[in-house]
Amino acid sequence: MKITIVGLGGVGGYFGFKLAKTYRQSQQAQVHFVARGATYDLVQKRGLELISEEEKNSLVHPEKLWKDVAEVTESDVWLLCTKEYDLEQLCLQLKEKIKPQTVILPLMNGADIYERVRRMIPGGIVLPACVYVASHLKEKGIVEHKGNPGKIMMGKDPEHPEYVPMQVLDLFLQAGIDIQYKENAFGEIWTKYFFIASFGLLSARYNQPLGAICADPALRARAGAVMEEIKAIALKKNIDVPENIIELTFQKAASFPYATPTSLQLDVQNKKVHTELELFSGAIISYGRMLDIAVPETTQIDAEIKAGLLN
Ligand SMILES: NC(=O)C1=CN([C@@H]2O[C@H](COP(=O)(O)OP(=O)(O)OC[C@H]3O[C@@H](n4cnc5c(N)ncnc54)[C@H](OP(=O)(O)O)[C@@H]3O)[C@@H](O)[C@H]2O)C=CC1
Ligand SMILES: CC(C)(CO)C(=O)C(=O)O
Repeated sequence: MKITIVGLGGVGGYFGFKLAKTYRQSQQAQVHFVARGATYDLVQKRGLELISEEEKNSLVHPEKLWKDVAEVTESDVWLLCTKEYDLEQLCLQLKEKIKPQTVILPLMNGADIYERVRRMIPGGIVLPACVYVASHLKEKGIVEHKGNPGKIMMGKDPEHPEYVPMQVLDLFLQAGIDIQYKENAFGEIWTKYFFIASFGLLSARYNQPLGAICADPALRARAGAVMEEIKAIALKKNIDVPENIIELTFQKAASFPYATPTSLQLDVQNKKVHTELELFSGAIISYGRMLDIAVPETTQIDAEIKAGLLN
């Protein structure tokens, strides 16, 4: 089985490292990467480095590194590990490569990544998924992971209920990756969304890690208010989330090391030209508009973050 990981950042670097290390020179799977620009040059030269308490030997040399998705000759499984603002361009390129049995597994944040991919790629099998891992680029080609082991939850493609991804599941499990399969992953995806949209926005607005948001009553109240708005949206969309989702989300945030930043916070703090605000406040505001639900707290925080980005 050929697995291709697109995006050698926090997520692609962490999970890709484990897959590449496990299946190096193996008959079972070939693990390839697509990395661009300086990341390609550095990883080609030095290898991919993962700094994590989980790995003794922190360097792996990918069996094959491609410069561009267009160059990839063949792949059975594609892991999409880019930010949302690169997804559309990636899907445009990928579309040409997808056969009916090709599997696409997006490892990204956002409540509607499955729909976004499907809008661009009608073929193949797209597995809805969400991911928990605190791993970020220390510098290009060097990924730093902290805290709990990374975890993936994936489900069936609603368009291909006959396909059960057992082979993919086994390959990940054998690589020591905590991955769970659930027929319907959308409840899990929304559960993650409650967490990352609220804590992502608050952490980006105040440049504070997860622990500080939990500990500060004012920030905690704002995070709770964003979650109430997401809850109203989820209920109207008939998404199956637990009744006490807000309480569970605060418990989840508290289970991360105090100083864990979010990926949105790091991008906003670094004044990146692009951020994933569109996935978080952007999506909540447009769901609110579509479903006639007021989302004043999210709208206000979105404006505050954007004002900060302009300064
Ligand atoms: N980091 C984390 O802890 C977590 C992140 N997430 C989510 O996972 C997703 C990925 O995040 P993260 O890994 O942090 O993002 P990063 O920004 O760290 O990495 C994304 C990488 O993708 C590369 N890339 C984008 N398009 C292409 C392309 N067409 N070909 C090759 N490489 C490409 C970028 O390259 P370049 O450097 O050139 O831009 C970058 O290196 C996001 O949706 C994020 O919200 C979810 C859970 C945890
Ligand atoms: C909070 C965290 C690290 C949890 O997985 C995350 O999802 C992100 O920063 O995007």
